[in-house]
Amino acid sequence: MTVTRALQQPCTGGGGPVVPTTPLVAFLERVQETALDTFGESEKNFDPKLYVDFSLKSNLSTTIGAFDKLPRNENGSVPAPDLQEFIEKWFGGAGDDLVYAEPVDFVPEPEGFLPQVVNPEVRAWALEVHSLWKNLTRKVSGSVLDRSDLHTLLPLPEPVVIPGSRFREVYYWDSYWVIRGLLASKMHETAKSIVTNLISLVETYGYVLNGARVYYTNRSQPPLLSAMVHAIYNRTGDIELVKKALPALLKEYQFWNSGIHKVTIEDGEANNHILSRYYAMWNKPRPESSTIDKAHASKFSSDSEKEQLYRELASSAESGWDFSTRWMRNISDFTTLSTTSILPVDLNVFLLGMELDIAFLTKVVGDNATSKSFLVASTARKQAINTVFWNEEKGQWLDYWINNGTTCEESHTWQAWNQNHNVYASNYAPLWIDLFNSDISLVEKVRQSLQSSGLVCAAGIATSTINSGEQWDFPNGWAPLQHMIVEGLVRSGSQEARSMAQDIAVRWIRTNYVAYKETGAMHEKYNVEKCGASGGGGEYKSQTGFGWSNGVVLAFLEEFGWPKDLKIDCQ
Ligand SMILES: OC[C@H]1O[C@H](O[C@H]2O[C@H](CO)[C@@H](O)[C@H](O)[C@H]2O)[C@H](O)[C@@H](O)[C@@H]1O
Repeated sequence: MTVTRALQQPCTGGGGPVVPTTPLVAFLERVQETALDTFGESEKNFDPKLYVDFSLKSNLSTTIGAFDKLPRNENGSVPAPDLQEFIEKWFGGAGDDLVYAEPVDFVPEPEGFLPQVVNPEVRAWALEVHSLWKNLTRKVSGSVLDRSDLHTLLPLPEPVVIPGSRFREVYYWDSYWVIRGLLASKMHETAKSIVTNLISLVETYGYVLNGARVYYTNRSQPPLLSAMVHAIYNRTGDIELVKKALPALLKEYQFWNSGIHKVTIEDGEANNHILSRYYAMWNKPRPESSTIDKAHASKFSSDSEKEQLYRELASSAESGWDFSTRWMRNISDFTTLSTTSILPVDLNVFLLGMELDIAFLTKVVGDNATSKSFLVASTARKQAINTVFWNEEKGQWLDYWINNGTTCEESHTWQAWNQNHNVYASNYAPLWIDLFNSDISLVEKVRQSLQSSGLVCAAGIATSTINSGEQWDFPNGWAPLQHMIVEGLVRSGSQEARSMAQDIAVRWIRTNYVAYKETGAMHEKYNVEKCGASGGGGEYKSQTGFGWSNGVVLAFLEEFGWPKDLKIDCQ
């Protein structure tokens, strides 16, 4: 057993910085609460995010004045017809301020599109998925640029690709897999415009926001901007894009490796290891889910307990895994979310990737000194990942608890049980990075561990082995998790690993295809227990569209193709 000590404060999620909200968001949260009181919540038909996505038709004080004059019932609700009329009169529809934009580089069948997909049924479907980019490409309307004070949507310079349905704005980590799909679709200009927008967010805020809304300014999401730039450069050789991106990448690197995100762990040999964690700059209900968060916090009586839960909720959203038992001290009690007390394997894998990408990209522009320093940083992080996360017995990398929840000391002694032994797809994320997947004996050990983990199911890789009812748990499978693991296995160059990767990709493509044929849509997540079934659970209805699912299907078809005689239906 290695002994390590965590040296970072604050040790719980209650403390820390807060990015102030805006009066517009605060007002729309009031409308959201009144709408819940008025319309009620039937079978998740009430979506709190709808209300914070409205735009104003008149200035804020006039709108608030009209809202305050609405007749009220004793419980604070408004007669339903009055509220409905108020909404129609005073608000622009959610999503109206992000208008359809024909992508400049879309053609119905691009030259060289998925040459290895020869089965006619699969090829026809791949072209349909490709055509979905037209439905998902948007640009910010002129009214957002002219009167940003009336909108929660943030102005962005270029067109974006949105995930779809209730997700009417660009999202950070989704964009990586959207871009991988756009590259398969030969839509290089659209891919670059997404990156340009994300760079503009770093220039304004110092980090890429969770999504391009005012209410997402208090947190980021899994950091994959450098991976996007690297992927586009590999295909296009566009050195100007690299030059434009590098200052933003260096700034973003600082964000994740300083202040509240940075944690130093000292091991038994007195070596320091620097790793990062998710830590949102927010301690109130998430505006897009305010009514839900308040209901969860109502079990606590003190403000500080509520604030701590709110920070953990927002930090879980920063992780992209909102929500999962991964972040709960007690997997049967949602209110024990403690994301800020965990060093996550995948976040540190993304940061290792960022270090390697920056080392590569700075070399491309001739900055050898910076390139060398990032290679040094990557060696240190690889060492930290091995020391803190690797579990030899399980053949997996395990998330690490930096605070056991019983004390709030400046430092504490590491115990073996501070590694989280539950099985999550993220335990295999290091495979995605060449520093790990180039070690063939390691890959074989990890491959066998994955095979017997319980995660590999009929229709893909499950998020975890725990069926909690949360969306980032069993039996849901998510496109980004399939892709990272499959691509990592492929990159290893091992024949066994490639064949396992292909088997997972085929199952995933089939489930996406069959669900598409049955429902006419691509889904945000799938139920990996049953081929053709979409996913569920969590705080909102499962969504369709869907950016990263489309991207991963196209990327898989590009890698593996689809032979003429291979059946596409569920087997
Ligand atoms: O509205 C609730 C939450 O919704 C988002 O999270 C989910 O959708 C995102 C877009 O596809 C995806 O990036 C994330 O992994 C999903 O869990 C949003 O990102 C959250 O911040 C938000 O609270």
